[in-house]
This record gives sequence, structure tokens and C-alpha cells, in this order.
Amino acid sequence: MCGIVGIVDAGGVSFPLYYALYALQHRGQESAGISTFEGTTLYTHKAQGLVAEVFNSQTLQDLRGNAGIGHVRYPTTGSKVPENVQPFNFRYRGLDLSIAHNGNLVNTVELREEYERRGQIFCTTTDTEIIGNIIADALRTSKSMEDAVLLCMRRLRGSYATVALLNNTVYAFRDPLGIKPLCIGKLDNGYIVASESVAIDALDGTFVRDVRPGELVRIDESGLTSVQVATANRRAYCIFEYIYFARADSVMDGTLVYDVRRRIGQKLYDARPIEADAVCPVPDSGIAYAAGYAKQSGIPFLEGLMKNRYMGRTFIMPTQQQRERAVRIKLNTVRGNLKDKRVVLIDDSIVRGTTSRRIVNMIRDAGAEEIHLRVGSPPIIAPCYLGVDMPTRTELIASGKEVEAVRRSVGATSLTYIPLEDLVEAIGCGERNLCTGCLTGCYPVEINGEKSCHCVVDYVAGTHQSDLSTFRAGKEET
Ligand SMILES: O=P(O)(O)OC[C@H]1O[C@H](OP(=O)(O)OP(=O)(O)O)[C@H](O)[C@@H]1O
Ligand SMILES: NC(=O)CC[C@H](N)C(=O)O
Ligand SMILES: [Mg+2]
Repeated sequence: MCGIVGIVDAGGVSFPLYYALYALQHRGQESAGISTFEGTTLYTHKAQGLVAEVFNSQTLQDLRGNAGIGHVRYPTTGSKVPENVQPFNFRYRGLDLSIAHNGNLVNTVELREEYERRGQIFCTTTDTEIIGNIIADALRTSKSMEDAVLLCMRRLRGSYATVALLNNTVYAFRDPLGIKPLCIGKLDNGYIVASESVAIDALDGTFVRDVRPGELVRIDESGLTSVQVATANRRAYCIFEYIYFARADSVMDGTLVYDVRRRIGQKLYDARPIEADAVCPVPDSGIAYAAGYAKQSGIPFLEGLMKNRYMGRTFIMPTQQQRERAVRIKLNTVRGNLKDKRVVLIDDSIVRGTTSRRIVNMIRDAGAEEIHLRVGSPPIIAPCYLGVDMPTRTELIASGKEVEAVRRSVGATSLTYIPLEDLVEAIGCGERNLCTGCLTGCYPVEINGEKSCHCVVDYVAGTHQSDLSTFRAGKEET
């Protein structure tokens, strides 16, 4: 679930891109990069590390220009090596293309083989390079960006919220099912597209709307226009964005994520009411759920665990050893809030069980009498192929196990997951418009060896039209 951003702003873009990436850091902690364009030069700075480690004021000053894109990476295809750090650049006779992607393709191998047979040399092991190659190849043969993106949408299978910088124009497109989020904001002197609305907030911008599934947005110095390249008979918003990935203060496809999580917390109590002395969240992502649970149950909200504020997310770290080490440093008990108490412990999800196994033990050691674990997602039983790094069933604690077996394995007094119907109701857009692959084993795109649900996509690319509603809204702001 990487974070992507694209900005065109008359006041220069490198610092705004940096702050936007900072706001999206929770989506990818392995590397960060920015590309900008000025005159005839494409500037790129990227490296492994957190946003604040990769950039400093000098590197940002050197990234010149009024148009640019940025990326923070959470690897899903291709390991954590320097050559896989995005954005990727493609240059051809006065044409400078830089590209950054959030999502995961499921036909990378076929496409790569096809392009290699045609003589293409790949420099990375990511799926994103395929997207760049399809676009660069189309542009090289004098096709328009609209045609190039249409070709992508016809050829790519999987999820791809993408930003591209072509000379001094920023393009952004979202796959026809809208699996990964992408939204548009208005800045004082330009526009921004970003994975989450918190990036717009960080720049004091105004949220305009989400990029529609299958839409291609174009931003240059004269404003924002868009064209609908493809439409599908359903959407497939990633359900795990609402559960875990997105920041709670983001508005995603029309819904404030905090509200979704609070509603799930309320429903978690209703699903299995119990008596207890304290509702404790597993910070950070469990907090909104626990707020909802405490309100619904009347049981006091109490912090039984404290998070070290200098630690990032553990689930998105690349190896199990790193994840385990990080959970140890990240969370500690507030003993006085736990001793002799019946505790309801609330987390958004149990995936590999790394977090819950450890904290249930810690809470018991701190003297809690009972630990009732409540989880804001149903059991994660199937791999994700579309952007979450959980590629096999064997690593998932709940796969092929009854709830009772998971409870025993984490050591809780009781364990309840939110039922899927309640989760879907809390999100509010209907199961048909969500990708629930990790919860049901049924995916919205065809994946070898897995069940898929039927989707129909129409390709409707026409002429490039001005999106008047958006454009007017933007003009009124200025
Ligand atoms: O069962 P696991 O494999 O441990 O994965 C699930 C846990 O990992 C995530 O927390 P993380 O520390 O990544 O981020 P957070 O601070 O946003 O909660 C998630 O919120 C759960 O707590
Ligand atoms: N998490 C993501 O969106 C990752 C993008 C791309 N698949 C990569 O691994 O670099
Ligand atoms: Mg967590």
C-alpha cells in the first residue's frame, strides 16, 4: 500500500511533495522518492529510508520546478533493494516520464516476459516498471497519454493507483475497480492528487473529490481536466484500507475512516456484549474502534498499552524478525490501568498474530484478570494479491483454523471478530463495491488458482474533456 502524490503548483512543488509524503508515511516505510520537472530537465531524488531521512532542505531545493510526483514504498512485488525505489524514470528524445504506483499487478510475469521477448530490458524487479514501460512504449510510438493509459487499463490485471509526470504535466489514474484510493485537492496555486486526503490537509488544501475508478486526471499550469478511460459494473475498494491502512483522519471514497472504525467498535460490542472494567485499544490503529466500543458499552476507555511514539508500523515491515523485534519496542503496558481488571482489548486486525500474541501475554503479566480480545475485521484467511504483503495462507494465523484455535494460540480469555456483514454495513458502500479477498478468498480480478467474482469493464476513452464541475470548484477557490 504505498503512498503516492502528484502536484502542480506555481509556487514550486518539492517542499509540498515532501510534506504530502510525510503525511502518507504510514503507507510505506521502506523508501521515498520525488521527481520534478523544470525547463528541459527531470530531477529525481530517491533512496531507502523514511521521508525525513531521505530528504533535507538541500535535496529539496535541488528538486526544481512547478510539477512533480512522489512515492513512499511498502514493497509488494520486488524486494527491498535500492533499484526498486520509486519513482522510475523513462527518457526518450525530449520526452521525460517519471512514474509512481500504489497497488499490485497479478499478471506481472506474463507482461514482463512479453516485453522482454520484444527486447525490453528491465532495471527493477517491480510490477511498476511494467506500467512505465507500457506508457513509455506507447508515447514513443506517438500515442497520446490517454491512449497509453487506455492500453494500461486493457493490459494490466490488478490494482494500480498511479501518478505520472510527463515533462511538466502530472497525470493520475486509478484502475477501473478503484481498488486503491486516490483523491484530488485544490491548492492556492494549483492542484494535488494523493493516496489519502490527509496529504491535502497537510498542505492546507481543499479536498475536491476522489479520482473515479477508471479515470485519468491531467494537471498542468492551466488547471485540471479529466477523461473517463474505463468503467466497470462494480467497484472493489480495498476493505483493508478501511480496517488498517488508511489514516483514521482520511476521507476515503466519501467516508471518514474514523467513523467507519468507530461504528465497527459499536457493532463489536453488540455482536457479543460482556461485562468488563476497561476498554483498551491496541495503538495506533485500534484506537477509533475502542472509542466506539466504549461508547456503546458504557465501559470506560482506558489506555492499557502505550505506544513508543518514535516507532512506525510493524505489520508493514518486510521480515518476520523485524516485525517481532519492532512489536517488542513499540508497545508497553500501563500496569496500573490493567492490574486486577477485566480488560476488553481492541485491535483492528489479527493477521500473522505477531502483535496479539505478545501483548496478550504482556497484559496478563501486568495483572489483568481477564483479557477479551475484540477484532475490527473478520478472520484474515486468504492471501492478498492486490497490495498487502501477505502472499501465503500459511503465514496467516486464522487460515484453516477455528476461532477457538486462534484464541488459544494468542492466549486471550475470549476472542470475537466482527462479522463480515457488520463490517460492510459500517463501511456503507455495499459488499459488491469492496474487495474482500483476504476475508472471503474471492477476488475481484482473475488470479490463478483462486476464486474470482465476476466484473465487467468497458473501455470508453474518448476525447479529452474539461471536467467543468471540478475545474469551476477549483477556480472559485482561487
Ligand atoms: O497480527 P499482526 O501480523 O501483528 O498484524 C496486525 C497488527 O499490525 C498492525 O499494527 P501496526 O503496528 O502495523 O500499526 P498501527 O500502529 O497502525 O496499529 C495492526 O494494527 C495490528 O495491530
Ligand atoms: N505497496 C505498493 O503499492 C507497492 C507498489 C509496487 N507493487 C511495489 O512493490 O513497489
Ligand atoms: Mg496495530
